[in-house]
Amino acid sequence: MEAVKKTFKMALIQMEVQRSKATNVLRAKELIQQAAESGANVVVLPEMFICNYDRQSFEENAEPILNFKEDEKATAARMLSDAAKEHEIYIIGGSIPELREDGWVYNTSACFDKSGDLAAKYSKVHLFDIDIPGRATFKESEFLRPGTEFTLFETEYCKFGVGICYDVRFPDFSQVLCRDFGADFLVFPAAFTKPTGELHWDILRKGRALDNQAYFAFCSPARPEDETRYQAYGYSSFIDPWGKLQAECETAEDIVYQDIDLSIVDQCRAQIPCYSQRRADLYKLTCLKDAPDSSTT
Ligand SMILES: NC(=O)CCC(=O)C(=O)O
Repeated sequence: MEAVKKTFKMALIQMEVQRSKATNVLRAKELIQQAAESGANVVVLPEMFICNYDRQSFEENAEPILNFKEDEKATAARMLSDAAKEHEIYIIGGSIPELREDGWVYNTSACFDKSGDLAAKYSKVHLFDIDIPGRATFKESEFLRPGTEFTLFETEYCKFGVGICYDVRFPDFSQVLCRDFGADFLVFPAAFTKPTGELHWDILRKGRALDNQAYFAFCSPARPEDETRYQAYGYSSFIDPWGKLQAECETAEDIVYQDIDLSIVDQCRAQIPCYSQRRADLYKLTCLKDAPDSSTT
């Protein structure tokens, strides 16, 4: 699909995620409606917005995505599809634990077009395996399988390159999305931990925008006041192609809106022409995959 409209309104829903999937699906539906009624054309949800951020919750709440219309477990995907169709908006559905036929759970973002069709699906390729003793220890690879594909979500406004949370720490991944596959907007549903968010959230969001001269958005869950619950960092935000913070939430549940003007991407790339000044005779980034075709497999 060719990008024809260069301006649109986007909303990042920084939702407070509860333990119950049914409660979260209902709340997401209400917040999507609120964003659509406020004029958003593209709405984004946070990483793993349907359940608590832990192994047991992922396994108990996982649902299939590809056959969401038929499978009764697919309540989150069906809600996203119905909401996109009802409000005639694009939805980048944060992520949900996706149960695939191989029996494994993937951390997957399902993206729906204005007709409610599943237009793109991305599974997190870099799983969050870190160990900062006493502060943040995770080993997602013990219970999730990584994706193996790049994903573009093409709309009439722009080409969104989709990543999830920890993927942001791998600059080559974002560069491939932008430079090889033509993304002009990087969208990352994310649920950073509080300690690592304090260290790196601001640097990473500005870094990825700046090194690709592209728009960048992080969409986080809210941080619950109950400290026994997963303490997501918050601060869902938009960064423009110059690396400038345009708008952000704080830590509570909220929706942040931004009018996006895609001509700023062209302007920025023309005025500081890093794209054409690369020394391809000296170095290059090698991508081992074909361009994504927006297929959902
Ligand atoms: N859900 C995640 O991938 C968390 C990533 C994170 O907190 C980080 O510091 O990176």
